[in-house]
Amino acid sequence: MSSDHVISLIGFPGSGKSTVGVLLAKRLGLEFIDTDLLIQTREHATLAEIIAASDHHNLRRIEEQVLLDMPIGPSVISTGGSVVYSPTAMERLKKVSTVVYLRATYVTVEYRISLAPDRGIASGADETLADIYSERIPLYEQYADITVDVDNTPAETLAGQITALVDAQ
Ligand SMILES: Nc1ncnc2c1ncn2[C@@H]1O[C@H](COP(=O)(O)OP(=O)(O)OP(=O)(O)O)[C@@H](O)[C@H]1O
Ligand SMILES: O=C(O)C1=C[C@@H](O)[C@@H](O)[C@H](O)C1
Ligand SMILES: [Mg+2]
Repeated sequence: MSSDHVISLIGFPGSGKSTVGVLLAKRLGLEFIDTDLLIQTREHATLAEIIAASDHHNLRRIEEQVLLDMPIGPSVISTGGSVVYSPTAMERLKKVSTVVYLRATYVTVEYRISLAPDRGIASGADETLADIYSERIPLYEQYADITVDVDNTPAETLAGQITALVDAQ
């Protein structure tokens, strides 16, 4: 049976927002939205191309605009890892959705990102992955309504855990 939930997934790149999001949407009979794909469609370019052609600040601006402009109905929304840099985008998500933080250890995201190093992270070239991780963790924590630990748990199991936690709210 479909539900009328609105669930936003936030977390570090590689935490599984897109992978878990689509399974969660399927399980709950909800629309699935990946804001990274909305950005790419709107800009007619991949995220990596957008960063290469301008800079990460521009990608963050585009991401914010997409988050503010998109219609939001019952759905699972997988965000980009950098969405937490926009207080206005996060304010909107907090207002209309349950924000679920997929919490991954540094070791997990470092490994998963190494499998697809060209996916594009919206941060300065002089920042290490460890710097970016330390900078962002407090932001994900700040905005989370629900936190789920994702290390060593299959995506399908996580979708089940999130369903139970959202239903219990
Ligand atoms: N629970 C999981 N267990 C094992 N591997 C996973 C799990 N969730 C995701 N992955 C794998 O980790 C990688 C990153 O997943 P995914 O693209 O969903 O992350 P993301 O949070 O959407 O990242 P981004 O912010 O870059 O869009 C993929 O290779 C995916 O198959
Ligand atoms: O966390 C990040 O900085 C990003 C993650 C990706 O999902 C994309 O949103 C983009 O490449 C930036
Ligand atoms: Mg994703």
